[in-house]
Amino acid sequence: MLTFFIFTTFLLILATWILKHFYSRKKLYVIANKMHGPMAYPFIGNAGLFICRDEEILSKIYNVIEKFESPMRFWVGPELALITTKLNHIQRILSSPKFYHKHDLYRFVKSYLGNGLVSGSGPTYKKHRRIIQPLFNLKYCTNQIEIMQKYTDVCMKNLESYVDKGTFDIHLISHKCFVDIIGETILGTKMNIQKNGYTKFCKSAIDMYANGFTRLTRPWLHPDFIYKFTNNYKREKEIIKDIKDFLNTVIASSWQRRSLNNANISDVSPIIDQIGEYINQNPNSISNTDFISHMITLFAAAEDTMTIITSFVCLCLGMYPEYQNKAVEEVRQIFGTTPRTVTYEDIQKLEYLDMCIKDVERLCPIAPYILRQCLEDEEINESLKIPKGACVVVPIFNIHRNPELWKNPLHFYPDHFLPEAVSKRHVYGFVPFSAGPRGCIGKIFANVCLKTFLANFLQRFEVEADGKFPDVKLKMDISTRPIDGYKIRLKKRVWK
Ligand code: HEM
Repeated sequence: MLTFFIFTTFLLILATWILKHFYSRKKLYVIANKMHGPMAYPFIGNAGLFICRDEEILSKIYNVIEKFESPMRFWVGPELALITTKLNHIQRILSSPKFYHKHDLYRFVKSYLGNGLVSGSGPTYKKHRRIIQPLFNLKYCTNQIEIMQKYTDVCMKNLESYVDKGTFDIHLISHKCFVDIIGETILGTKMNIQKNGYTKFCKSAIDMYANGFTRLTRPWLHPDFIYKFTNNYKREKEIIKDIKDFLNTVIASSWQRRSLNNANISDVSPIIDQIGEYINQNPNSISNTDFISHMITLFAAAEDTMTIITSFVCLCLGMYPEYQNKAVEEVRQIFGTTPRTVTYEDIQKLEYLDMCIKDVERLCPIAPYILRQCLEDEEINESLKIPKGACVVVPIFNIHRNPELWKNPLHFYPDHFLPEAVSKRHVYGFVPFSAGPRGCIGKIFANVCLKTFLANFLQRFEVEADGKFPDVKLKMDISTRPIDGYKIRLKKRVWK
């Protein structure tokens, strides 16, 4: 009798909990039911789509979004994701402070990047963004050209050994160059990776992406009580330790440098010194833990993105010699035929190269899908009502391939960025740096650095690559990458 009573009570409590749970989510179900989307199964929703190899995830997501009318819904287990490719929706979402909260899935990178700007949210994030964003101003970025040129020179020397030596992956060489540049300009440290090879810190910073992404894409690794027994967790602990050890040393050197310099820090000093000095003058503004998180975030956000885009530009110029010739002609007009260092005046004149970089940023957006958490009900318009608790997906990858916006959507085609084409296009049709209050803070820095590297590259080398862009198979981890690397061949540039 007692057993029956306990059992019935248990069932009643369970039923009440389930009913309450569903009732509190009623709005989600009502809205989702009115939207287009693939058939959802009990418990898993549409998560079955992700049962595939990691390399296939990007194309699966792209295809499912192309298949349904926008805005559409997608269930990942109990999580509702609303996806829209409509540019007026994208503009409202990206520019609204209501959508500045990163989705809970970012917690898997948060374990490495802490409250850094990429993974942080909430009032502390807002306060820190207001401090850090202005540091990456035009004056600071242009003042770093000398350092960028110094490490680019080393890289160009290294690349000379690949001339007429057949196919190689340029990412392996360019990555070290960007690590050196970011090491000195942001971390205030001469890492000299190009000369001495990767350090433990660099290897861990590289592994951080793969390890974080592995957990993100394997739902059974999400619960902490399972994850803690895996090798991924063990590696995560090692990575975090290596990063912290190195950054603590680097922060200590920054303190020392500033005390020796009598805090003679200016707005062109390494970012670490500028933030350190800010903390010195405003105690309690940024904790030491958050300082470390900001430094690893800036390092990781800068070196990986710039290496990927540069390597893709080299690959595309190799695949499309007609556009390489145009870019080279511009370089010849600005620099002449004897290689020389780059200045900010040169960078401003490199208009065609700018179009080439932009079309690569279109084809290979670093963040193919951006996820935001909606913290309160929001009506974008009649066709898109976003309930509190839903996840909003901005599908940059699909927008950047929409044939209504792009004449040659699947090919590298720099003319997409001719002024008359740009003036006819919706501004939110091209958002490689995202936009609004959570947009990239390193846009100017990236632009200056990429052009410095590529202008040097084109002054010295002719690049070749097989195939055309639709042949490049792309995958997504934390960023967008080619499955088979960036395979190119180099010849010495001979000016006619
Ligand atoms: C071509 C190079 C780059 C591209 C395409 C790029 C792209 C992006 C994108 C799409 C986001 C938004 C990510 C999201 O909302 O999930 C972002 C955020 C960010 N980027 Fe970049 N980025 C580049 C270079 C850089 C550089 C050089 C730095 C640092 C110097 C940097 C620092 C950041 C930071 C700190 C954020 C987080 C901003 C926030 O949420 O407040 N990025 N970037």
